Amino acid sequence: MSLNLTVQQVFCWSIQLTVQQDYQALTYKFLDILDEITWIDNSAIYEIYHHERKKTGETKTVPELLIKRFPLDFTRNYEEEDHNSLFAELDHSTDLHLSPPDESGLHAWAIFSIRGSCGPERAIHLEGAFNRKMIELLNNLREMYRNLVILHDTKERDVLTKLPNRQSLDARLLQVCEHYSDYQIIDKSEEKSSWIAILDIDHFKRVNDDFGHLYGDEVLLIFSQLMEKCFRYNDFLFRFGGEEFVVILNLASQETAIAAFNRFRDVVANYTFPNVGRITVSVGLTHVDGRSMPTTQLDHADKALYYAKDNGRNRVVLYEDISIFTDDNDLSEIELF
Ligand SMILES: Nc1nc2c(ncn2[C@@H]2O[C@H](COP(=O)(O)OP(=O)(O)OP(=O)(O)O)[C@@H](O)[C@H]2O)c(=O)[nH]1
Repeated sequence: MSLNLTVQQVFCWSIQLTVQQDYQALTYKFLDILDEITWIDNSAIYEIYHHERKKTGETKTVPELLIKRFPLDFTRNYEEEDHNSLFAELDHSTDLHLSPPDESGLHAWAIFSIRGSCGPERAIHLEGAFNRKMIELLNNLREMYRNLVILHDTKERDVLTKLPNRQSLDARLLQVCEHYSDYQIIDKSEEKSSWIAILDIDHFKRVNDDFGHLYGDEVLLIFSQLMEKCFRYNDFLFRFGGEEFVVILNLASQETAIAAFNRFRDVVANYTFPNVGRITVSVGLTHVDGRSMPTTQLDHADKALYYAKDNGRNRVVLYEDISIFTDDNDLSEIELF
């Protein structure tokens, strides 16, 4: 099979990739381009997270791979999906893996790694029948995509924690709200839906004042790692700014959502941070729906957070609970001290 590509086509792809506004759009476009190439039968892109996790009944933490296929569909339950078999045996010191060649020298699959950005490692998995020239071309395409991923990660992720930043939250929340504008939740306490929460470390100023900014930064970094361990595969985590983080929790009833945030609150309260010792976190959350603006929902989560701060901190408050008893205007007047 010939490559069958013109210089003009390759230029056209390069332009299509460079005009994309964010990582999501870039990756959708890259998959479209791979789809256009007739000698590729299947293509998929994965994000690979290297975790240290303590398994039930074990005392030591073990390295674990968490693999998410792009695009992450938050309305599906991925717990049973297992991509580990594809990646577990790979040698992580090289960026190109090929299946053994058949008798005519063709490879049935190739995996190209994307490393070096402040985000997670990515992998492009392709199936077809690839000769040496095709692999060379795909490698060049990978390089082009990789450089753009690095640029987008720098713009869309927080430098310290590597979590998606405020800008990424706005785009993601809009996407989740749009989903619920087509799919109305009738009973939010029973049905599985999405919840948005703002998590704010209590008295964080004291950490900086007593131990210095470097230890303050370390607390923020460990806090973000605890979030990654505690929340599920299809939840979205962000650093909102300063000592504030946001979680969009998906596929959860009201009771499950509150329990999940209380579990995280407990994990934080029981963790001994190096030098600093114990800290606590307050959480304000609200239901995500398709009828109000994303900014209104963030505002509701913020009001619930203020309520938590005003009522002793180290607690989880649901906006819908307090708005029943309190006039919205009163909530905007809650003082932090
Ligand atoms: N080390 C560090 N500190 C930060 C960062 N961003 C914000 N801060 C600090 O976070 C602190 C936030 O303090 P406040 O907003 O007064 O809140 P707080 O002390 O956490 O009190 P409550 O939220 O009311 O419990 C300030 O001292 C900021 O300087 C950061 O990236 N690194």
